[in-house]
Amino acid sequence: MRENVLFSSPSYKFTLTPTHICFFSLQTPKLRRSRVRTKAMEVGGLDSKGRKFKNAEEMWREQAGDPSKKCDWYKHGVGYWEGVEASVNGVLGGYAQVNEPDVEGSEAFLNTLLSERFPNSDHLAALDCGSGIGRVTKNLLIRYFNEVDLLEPVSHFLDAARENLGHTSSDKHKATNFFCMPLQEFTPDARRYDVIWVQWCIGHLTDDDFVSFFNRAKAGLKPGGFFVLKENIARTGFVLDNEDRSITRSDSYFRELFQKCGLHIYQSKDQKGLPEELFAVKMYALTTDSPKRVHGTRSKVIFYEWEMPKHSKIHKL
Ligand SMILES: C[S@@+](CC[C@H](N)C(=O)[O-])C[C@H]1O[C@@H](n2cnc3c(N)ncnc32)[C@H](O)[C@@H]1O
Repeated sequence: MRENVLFSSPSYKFTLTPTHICFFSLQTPKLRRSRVRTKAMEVGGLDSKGRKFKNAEEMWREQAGDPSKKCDWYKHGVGYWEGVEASVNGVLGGYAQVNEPDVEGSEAFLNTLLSERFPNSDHLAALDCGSGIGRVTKNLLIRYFNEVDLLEPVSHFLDAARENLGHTSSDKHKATNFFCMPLQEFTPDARRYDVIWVQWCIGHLTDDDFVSFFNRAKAGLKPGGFFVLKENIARTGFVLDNEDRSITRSDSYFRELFQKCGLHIYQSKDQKGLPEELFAVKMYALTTDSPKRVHGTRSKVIFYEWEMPKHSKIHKL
């Protein structure tokens, strides 16, 4: 029987047969009229073994609900990446072909933002968070920023980044600092960065650490500075990856967290051209000041109820 891919990450693919459509939309005229809003974090989620969670709170309580569980959560997250080869293929979970469309999409997004926010700046600095082997810095950031700092908890990735960037750096465009530490422990120097780039790593942070990281990092932005968050997006609720201890959040889940951080979406854009079996990917430009206008499409409030069929299959790619 033909299978529909419901979710997939570089490590997992969730497939359902056509008869097992598992989202039940509650967008009936009656509910729309009564404007019942479900908070994104109250929506149920799944893990990569097919287990259902009633809501994010239940999942977080179980995964990181006390100091020892939280310590395990982060230890397993970094431990997973310590076993991965320091290459583009490695950091992209076996999807090296994603590199090109990813960089093109990011460049188009960044170009507009820089010309709007910093039309006349002659010295720009960026921080590449969860930088891995320096793929984003090497292919994009180093061409636009005079200084780029990299932050990465896995030492063999950071060593590879140092080596990869040695060849690309010049007097005017260089990788300056290499911080070997995780985001949840990092506090940037005050007003150092024009852009803080956070790509494909924030899923490793618990909600609490997500909020406290962005709150600390805000002080690291120069006036007019902004964050770019580029991430996988779940259709609804969240998907927990039991193997690398990360979660994929929905767009509305992210929006709730941004609100908790006191951040505003200045622009957002969907990444195009990725293999269709992968999660959707979105870029958000986030500012501390309220935007005069918001670009991109507003996401709809989703009224989904989770129903996971018993016979659905989950298998590794
Ligand atoms: C999918 S890779 C992406 C790397 C890079 N951002 C890129 O796009 O090429 C995920 C990265 O997140 C890093 N990571 C894992 N846990 C982290 C944490 N707590 N804080 C910061 N980075 C983390 C991993 O070591 C790995 O380099």
